[in-house]
Amino acid sequence: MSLLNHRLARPGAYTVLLVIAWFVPYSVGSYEMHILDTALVYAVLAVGQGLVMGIAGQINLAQVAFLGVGAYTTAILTTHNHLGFWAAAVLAVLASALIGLIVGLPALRVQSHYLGIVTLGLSLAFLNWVTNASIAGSGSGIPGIPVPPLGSVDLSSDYLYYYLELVVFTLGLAFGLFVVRTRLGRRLRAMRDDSLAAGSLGASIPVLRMTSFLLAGVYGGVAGVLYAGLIRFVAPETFSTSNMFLLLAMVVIGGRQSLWGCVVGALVLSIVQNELTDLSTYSQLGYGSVVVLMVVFLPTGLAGVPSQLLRLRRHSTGGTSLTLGQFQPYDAAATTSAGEGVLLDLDGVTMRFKGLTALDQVSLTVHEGEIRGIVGPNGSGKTTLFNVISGLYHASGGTVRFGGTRIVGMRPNRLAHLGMARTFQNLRLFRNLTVREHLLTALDRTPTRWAWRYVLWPFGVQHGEKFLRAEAEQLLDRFGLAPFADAIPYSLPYGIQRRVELARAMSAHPRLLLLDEPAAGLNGAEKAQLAEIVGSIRDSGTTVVIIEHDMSLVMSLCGRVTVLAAGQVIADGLPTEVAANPQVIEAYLGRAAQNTPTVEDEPAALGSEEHA
Ligand SMILES: Nc1ncnc2c1ncn2[C@@H]1O[C@H](COP(=O)(O)OP(=O)(O)OP(=O)(O)O)[C@@H](O)[C@H]1O
Repeated sequence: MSLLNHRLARPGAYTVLLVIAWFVPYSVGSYEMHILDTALVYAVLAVGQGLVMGIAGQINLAQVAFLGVGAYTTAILTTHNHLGFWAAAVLAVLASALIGLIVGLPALRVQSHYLGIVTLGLSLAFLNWVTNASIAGSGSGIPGIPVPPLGSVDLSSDYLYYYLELVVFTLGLAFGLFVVRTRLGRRLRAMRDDSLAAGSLGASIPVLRMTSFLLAGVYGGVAGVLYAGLIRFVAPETFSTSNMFLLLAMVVIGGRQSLWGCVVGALVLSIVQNELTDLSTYSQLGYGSVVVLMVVFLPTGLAGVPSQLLRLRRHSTGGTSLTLGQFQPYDAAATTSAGEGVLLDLDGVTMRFKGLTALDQVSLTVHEGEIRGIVGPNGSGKTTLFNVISGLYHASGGTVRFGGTRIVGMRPNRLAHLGMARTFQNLRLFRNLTVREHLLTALDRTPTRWAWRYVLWPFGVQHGEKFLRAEAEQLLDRFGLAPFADAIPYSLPYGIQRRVELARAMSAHPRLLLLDEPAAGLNGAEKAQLAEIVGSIRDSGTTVVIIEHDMSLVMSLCGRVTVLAAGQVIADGLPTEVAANPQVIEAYLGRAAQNTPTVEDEPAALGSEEHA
């Protein structure tokens, strides 16, 4: 299919779906219509749950409570305060958004099942309140919610109400898909897959977590308003934990990482639920079993079936045999000579982990345009040093300056914005992002709080997306990754994964690049390519600090080498000087090394020892 056809296929499919949805009321009876109306409420709710749980990876068991906040606020404001329906609706959505933020606060401290327990607790607190508070009807609920007024359209008709819901649902889904497919969604997905790596690329994790709960609150509030306008009566049972688990079942069965999956799950299960009302005891058991089976055998839900089938087909036809392209060297920067100015300065840095001193008074100066090697035996503190520099660890003592700014205590995302990038010893790629999406995520340099632009200026977001995509294509070409642009990196050979991580780190044109054992797991040819790439990166004006066990690579690439042993700097100088240093030889080889005869032999000797 041509590119043009691809571009047209999606809007075409959406239009067909919309036309079908538009004509549904013409072919169903009033009972079915009411069920469909309820299903659409759940579909809106499920999009919110998909965003917070599937896209952002935050376990949220309070989504049905957000629905309740929206519905109860509408009910209270219209019946007690006699506010107009739409004014009450706006306040209801705001109230639900606020509750979303409050429920999201624990996500700043806890994650995974702990977060699930906390959000469930908050949801139960809401249920308890509506069951007991007199303003909420003290358990018997609030009847008499007025019919939403809409000119001459009579929204007491389930048929006409359906069209109101369809419009709201379509806008809600379109906005959700827009979020998922642009910079905010990529950051949320990157956070879900690896929050530490996402933070190192400049994303503010706390802001992202709160944004995801805010979105969940807004969708919950909108669904609540629709529910109040449809049923015109609210009671606690609708917002019970069993309904929360029904919503979870919808999202898991449909496919939580796909908003379309969440919608399909919500529509199908709402309809099935109504068919099984006489068997409610068994239906709960049925949903539970299906959810368990899905989690075990099809974790991506129904939405993941097409890609699973595609993968199986590729597998059966022998897969693709694409090869990594040639790296296209950077243009040399005007000023790249080492020693022009200090870029990174560590003074007496100490890092203690309870009883263990991993870094002991480490002082180190890296100049602009340098390639500095950091070597040392296993456990000597090299990665800890990188973690301190890049803000993952807060040093117990000493000072780190980057470009003259004191950076101790700064978060990784702030350091990324200052021009620092890194790779990780054990690759930290995003499990569900394509190679292109990795680069797009890293290319995004906007502060995370700019997410408000999605509401106030979505066209600006869309416009910026074009530039990001053009830059990503250039990077894919430069690093020879274009043939794998749409692949998930973990499905690719290790050497390509390493290249993806390097390209991701270079996406932001950093001033300082920290490479943690970039040659680990590479074959000889790949190591030679790596040396060429790192050399070109330095020539482009980026300063490089590289931790490496392959001494021949260190000797050929680095202008200076710093040697760590037991957390202390034991040598610092030209590669040949360091290799001849008796303390270094002792640290690497122990007593046996004392017999090492000549300086010329050292690099090879050190290298071969490390590879053993
Ligand atoms: N988060 C942590 N908590 C406790 N101890 C840690 C932590 N991180 C590192 N250490 C300890 O600090 C010491 C230095 O570890 P580090 O990973 O920095 O060494 P390394 O030189 O990078 O080793 P390798 O070459 O094997 O990667 C080790 O004893 C390690 O167990």
